[in-house]
Amino acid sequence: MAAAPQQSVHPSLPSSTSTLRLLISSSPRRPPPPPPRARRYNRLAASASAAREMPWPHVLTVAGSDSGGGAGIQADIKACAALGAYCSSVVTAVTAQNTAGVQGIHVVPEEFIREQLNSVLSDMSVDVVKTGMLPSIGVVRVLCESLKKFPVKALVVDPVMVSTSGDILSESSTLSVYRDELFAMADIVTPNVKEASRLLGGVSLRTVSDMRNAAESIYKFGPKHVLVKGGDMLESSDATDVFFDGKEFIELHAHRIKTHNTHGTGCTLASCIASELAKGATMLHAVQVAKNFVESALHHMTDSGMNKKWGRSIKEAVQAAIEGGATIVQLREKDSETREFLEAAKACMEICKSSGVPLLINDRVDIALACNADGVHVGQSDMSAHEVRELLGPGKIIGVSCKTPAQAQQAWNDGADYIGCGGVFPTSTKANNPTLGFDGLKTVCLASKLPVVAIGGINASNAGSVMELGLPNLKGVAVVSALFDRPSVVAETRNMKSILTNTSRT
Ligand SMILES: Cc1ncc(COP(=O)(O)OP(=O)(O)O)c(N)n1
Ligand SMILES: Cc1ncsc1CCOP(=O)(O)O
Ligand SMILES: [Mg+2]
Repeated sequence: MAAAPQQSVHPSLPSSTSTLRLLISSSPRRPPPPPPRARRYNRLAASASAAREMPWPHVLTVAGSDSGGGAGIQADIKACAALGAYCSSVVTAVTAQNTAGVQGIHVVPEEFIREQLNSVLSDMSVDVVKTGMLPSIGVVRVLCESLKKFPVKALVVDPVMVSTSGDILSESSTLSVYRDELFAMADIVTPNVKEASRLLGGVSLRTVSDMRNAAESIYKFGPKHVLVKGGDMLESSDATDVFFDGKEFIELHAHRIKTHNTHGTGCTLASCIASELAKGATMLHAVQVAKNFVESALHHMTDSGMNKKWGRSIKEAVQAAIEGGATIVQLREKDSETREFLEAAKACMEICKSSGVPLLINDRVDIALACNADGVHVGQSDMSAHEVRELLGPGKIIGVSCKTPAQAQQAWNDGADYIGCGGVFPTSTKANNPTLGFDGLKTVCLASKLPVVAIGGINASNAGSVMELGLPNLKGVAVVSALFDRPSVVAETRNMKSILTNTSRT
């Protein structure tokens, strides 16, 4: 790999449905530091026997296994771990699936699901139960019985029925027990619009007002709160979720970017809500933190020069970035020959695809087309976003570097999905790049109609202060050297990710 840098941004993540939201936590409010028990959990997580004695936040997920690792139990465990909660699991079904869809489902016998529930609930102090795939009426009933026998602090029900790929995960006959038995015990139910529609006998949900009506109707089944997730409403230009607590409706807005990498976002959201509740958060705060987490993206821009210096290949760097929590990777190879660049792009594409992380290519539309990347990032001296859009088509992500309001307006006119704005701080990764400072960033954010990712000299010491500016449209940060010019990409990425996750949005 020739010398070139690896960069990581913080723009967006797959939203709750078929969109990618270029968002990172951006409110000036920082949530309270993790409770001491969460830190103890980190040290002791490997010891299951310690779970009984240690009062760390504990989420039990009752869900299906996803062999592809993007959704189900696997997504739940990752989300809980990222938010500092211990996650035990009761497997309801084993699925054979990948990014293309579900190839097979093996349902675990009801009595064995009961046994798993008994094992965990009778011994370990579970704070919150979160449900995912409950394949049959019998399974829902077993769960209800166990919860009556072993009450927990809160129950989060994600009424998973059909996978993103359209495969049926729960018999339609379960609808009635969901509504009549499980919902009455739930502290929150989190259907997407398709699930809400099925739960309500097939009503059409096309507008936010329809979502509000649906939330109210589902509330009548007995849960204490309802979150109807609007990411599936593709006609809408942004993705709005509706939260209802029985009295008040709260609309939670987010920009959307077209992407197919949405597999597992519903599981992640529900698990994040469960983790926050386990830590003692109020329901609305838990939902907000969860949304921030799902919308956050760690956009890693690779730099072969830095990787070479630290003795790692581009593939190792990308793998590490994803392991650390990167939600977008940008391949930025300034000095590679075309063939070498394409080879690296194809290898990275494989890793990114299997992890559900979008891969963008910097500057080179030809490389993006050749490896079927998820998008392209262009600057002011590269091909225009309009031309890139013509070449890539409507489904891909396009980012544009902008330093002025006029450039931000042009990016919008050209059909871009997000803008990168910087350098916010001085950087040595990009030569002759003027520093805009907070004022320049603010001017662009205020003018932008697109989500903004701040870039340039951003590191673990200043990322929080950037996001805490609370600027409109500022959805994340892009980082190169703070992650890749370091001995451990995983550790730095994790740290950066937690800084961004903890900087909550207004
Ligand atoms: C997210 C993001 N923002 C800005 C840039 C810089 O793009 P550009 O101005 O074209 O400079 P190069 O990266 O090509 O040197 C980016 N790549 N990503
Ligand atoms: C590519 C680019 N565009 C604007 S600043 C920059 C470099 C960011 O790198 P670093 O995070 O190391 O400052
Ligand atoms: Mg460029």
